Amino acid sequence: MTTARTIVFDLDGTLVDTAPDLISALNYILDREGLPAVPLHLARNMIGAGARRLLERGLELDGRSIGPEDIDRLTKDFIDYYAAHIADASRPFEGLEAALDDLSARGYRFAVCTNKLEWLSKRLLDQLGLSERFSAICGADTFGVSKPDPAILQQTVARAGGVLSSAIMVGDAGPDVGVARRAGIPVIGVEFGYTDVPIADLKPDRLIGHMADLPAAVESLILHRNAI
Ligand SMILES: O=C(O)COP(=O)(O)O
Ligand SMILES: [Mg+2]
Repeated sequence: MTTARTIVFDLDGTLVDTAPDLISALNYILDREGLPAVPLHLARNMIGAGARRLLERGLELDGRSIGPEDIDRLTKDFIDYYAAHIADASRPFEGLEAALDDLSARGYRFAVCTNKLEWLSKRLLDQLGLSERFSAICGADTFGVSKPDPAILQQTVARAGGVLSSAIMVGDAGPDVGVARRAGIPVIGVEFGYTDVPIADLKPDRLIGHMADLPAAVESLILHRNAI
C-alpha cells in the first residue's frame, strides 16, 4: 500500500482570507496607543510572519519602535482581541471546499503549516467548519520553529501521517516558497494572498489565481515529478 500524498497548506492568505480580522485587531491596538489606523490594502502585505511581526510592522509605519517588553504586552493584547474576533469577517477563499473535495476524492490528505499560533489556527478552522479536513494543523509554536525553517514542514507532514517525498506545499508568500525549497518539495503559489514580494518573483513551481485551479496544478506537478 502506498502512503497517501500530502498537500500542506499555508493558512493566512492561502486557505482563508483572514486580513480583515487581523487588520481590525491591529488597528484596535494602534488606536489604543493613539496611533492612526493602517488601511487594509496597505496592511494586507504585512501579514505572514506572525502576530508579533505584524504589530511591529504596524508600529514601524508610524515611525514608532518600542522595546521588547512593550511589544510582548501589545502582542498579548492583540492576540486576546483577535481570538475573540477571529472569524467575524474571515472566510475561506472562493472555491476552496470544492477543490478539497476534488483532491480528497483523488486520495490526497491535507495538513496546515502556518506561522500563526496553533490554537488560533485551530480556533479559526473550527469556526469555519474546516478543521476536520486536515490530518494535522501546526503553527509557529507547535515544534518551536517557524517557516522557512524546514523542520516545521518535515514535522507537519510526519504528524499528518505522510512522507515528505510525496508532499506538496501550497502558499502565498516568501516563507512558504522558502520552507518548501529548503525541505526539497514542490510548491504551488497562490496569487490572491498576502506578500511583500510578488509571488511570481519567488518562482514557485506552479502559480494559481483561483482555488478552482488547484487540482489541475497538483496533478501537473505529480505528472512532472513522475516523468523525471
Ligand atoms: O499570521 C501570520 O502572520 C502568518 O500566517 P501564515 O503562515 O498562515 O500565512
Ligand atoms: Mg500566508
